[in-house]
Amino acid sequence: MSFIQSLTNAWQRNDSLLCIGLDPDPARFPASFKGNSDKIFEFCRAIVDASATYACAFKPQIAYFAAHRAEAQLEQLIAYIHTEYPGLPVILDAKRGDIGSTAQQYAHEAFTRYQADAVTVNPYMGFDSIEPYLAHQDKGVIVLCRTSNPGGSELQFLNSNGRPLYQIVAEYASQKWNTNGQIGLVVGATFPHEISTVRKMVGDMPLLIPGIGAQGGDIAATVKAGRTEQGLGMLINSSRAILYASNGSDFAAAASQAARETRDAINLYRRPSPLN
Ligand SMILES: O=c1ccn([C@@H]2O[C@H](COP(=O)(O)O)[C@@H](O)[C@H]2O)c(=O)[nH]1
Repeated sequence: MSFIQSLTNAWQRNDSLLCIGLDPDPARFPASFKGNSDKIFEFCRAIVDASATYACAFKPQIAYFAAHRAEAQLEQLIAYIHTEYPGLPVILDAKRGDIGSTAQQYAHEAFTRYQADAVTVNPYMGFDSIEPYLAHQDKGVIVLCRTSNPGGSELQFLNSNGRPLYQIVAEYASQKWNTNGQIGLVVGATFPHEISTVRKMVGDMPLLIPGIGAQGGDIAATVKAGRTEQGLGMLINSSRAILYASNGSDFAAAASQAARETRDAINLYRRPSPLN
């Protein structure tokens, strides 16, 4: 099944647009695991088991594994999610971008080694740097467009033929690059106006939206700006606010509660109503 199909099923099955980010930082683990990078899999497994029912996807960020030489634990984690929660997509957040021959290796790493269902990529080097990912036709390729960090504006808002650069990325990614309908875009929750602009440009294309929770993005503004007519179309990511909802022995229960509350807060605004 393709990434887009699995995602559509997960949106409906779990009644959720919440993507849970897996950014394990041993320094923030609860006391029994604290500082121990050998416990990354165990920590993430507890979070996954506690929150999967409230999620439409999981998004491990590769840096949090690679920094601790924990790539084997990342492989184990993705395999675990696929076995225990079949059909729940896993997006490898790697933000790759390089010449075609190297991109082929990165695509192999994401989709064959890690068995991710989708990967994030940087469009800065153009179409030939993205094409090798698209060759994996059942996989998702999620292109950085208007990122959630303040510094993203330095380049993404640069005027290019009368339009900010992020809009050119949205246009290329949704039209000439999207030959097989497998592309999505990253647009930060910290920029709801830009989410709305991108949504109008790209139809129902999935938007990966980080920036709620620890980065302070507004859930109501995000959902209203990004929802499709069907009340779908978004993977709204929260990582730290869920992973570290408690640093005590109740960390998994606290993550479960934070995930449920975030899923429900998002759902309040999925469909237009007289109140929203
Ligand atoms: O524009 C972007 C693109 C990616 N990210 C990633 O999302 C999570 C956000 O984590 P929080 O703890 O919910 O802030 C993290 O993995 C980033 O690398 C992003 O924040 N913004």
